[in-house]
Amino acid sequence: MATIGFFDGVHLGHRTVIGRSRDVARLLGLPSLVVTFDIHPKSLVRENNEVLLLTTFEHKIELLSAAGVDIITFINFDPDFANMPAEKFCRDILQEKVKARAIVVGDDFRFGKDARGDQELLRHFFQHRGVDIHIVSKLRIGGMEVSSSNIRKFLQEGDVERAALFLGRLPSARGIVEPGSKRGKNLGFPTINLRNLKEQQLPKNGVYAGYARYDSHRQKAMIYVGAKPTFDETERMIEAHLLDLPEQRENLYGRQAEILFLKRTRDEMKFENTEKLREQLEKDRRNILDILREDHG
Ligand SMILES: Cc1cc2nc3c(=O)[nH]c(=O)nc-3n(C[C@H](O)[C@H](O)[C@H](O)COP(=O)(O)O)c2cc1C
Ligand SMILES: Nc1ncnc2c1ncn2[C@@H]1O[C@H](COP(=O)(O)OP(=O)(O)O)[C@@H](O)[C@H]1O
Repeated sequence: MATIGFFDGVHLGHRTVIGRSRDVARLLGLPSLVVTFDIHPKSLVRENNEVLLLTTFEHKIELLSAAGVDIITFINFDPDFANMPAEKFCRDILQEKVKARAIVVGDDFRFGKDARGDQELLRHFFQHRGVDIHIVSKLRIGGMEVSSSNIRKFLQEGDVERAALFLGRLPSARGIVEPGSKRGKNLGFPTINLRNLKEQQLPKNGVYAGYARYDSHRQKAMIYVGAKPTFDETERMIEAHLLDLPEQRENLYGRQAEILFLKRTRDEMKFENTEKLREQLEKDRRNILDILREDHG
């Protein structure tokens, strides 16, 4: 029982397809299996088209497993694979490698060289081979398609709430906590800094209410995305001040952290001096604590 796709974000549309695949798998007494790719197909097929991702590799695996997928098969999306004709994909991958007994795909699923493979081709190839093809129609919310590219667009606009609605969870970014310029502690707002986020689609620069997850903790956080224009820095990163860290001296450098975005609260600003920045951060804290008090998610 197989389903195929890149599944970036594992959003509500993906979960509809995966849910159907899991249900059919249970009925047939088979494991449910996802065939996915190590890099985004578009980043190879279209030149200079870098696709920023909604989920890291590890995060995607966690979300797929939580959605009830039993087996995940990764295909190395190299030029040879990109040039594989659709019929060969059906035969070599779906029939011989995966030994699919049934296949579930979304109604706009395309595959194979020049994206020639579609549901008709799947049906045609498998009709005399005892493999059922199930088509799931595209999920829409408020008249808009639930798609990874629409979610990326919402994040670029800073609309993390709409992104959350389509993802079925809060949008987030993951990284390792790294040292910054050591200014935060003097300001009264120490922050955990995540950098090297070049492959992830971050929300638009600005300030957000949200959470930080590390180890097994989840903490309220006031979050900044940007390059700190006040200090003429140029590297875009995420900074999060944890609002109820029990021991303020605790050091989180080197830990894996996930920053989750709940609500955008303001644009980033260039402050005249550190004192003005500190005053604004005090206001941000009050505002963000009010927002987080109302959040029961
Ligand atoms: C909630 C929040 C909002 C922030 N807003 C801005 C801002 O509007 N403009 C800016 O230049 N820096 C902003 N910062 C970044 C601070 O300048 C930065 O955290 C501080 O300089 C400490 O830097 P460090 O971690 O490198 O020591 C913000 C930080 C936080 C936590
Ligand atoms: N409430 C807090 N929120 C975020 N980090 C905190 C907090 N309290 C202590 N820290 C620690 O302080 C360090 C950040 O201090 P900061 O002066 O901002 O340095 P840096 O410039 O390296 O980010 C982090 O290692 C973090 O673990």
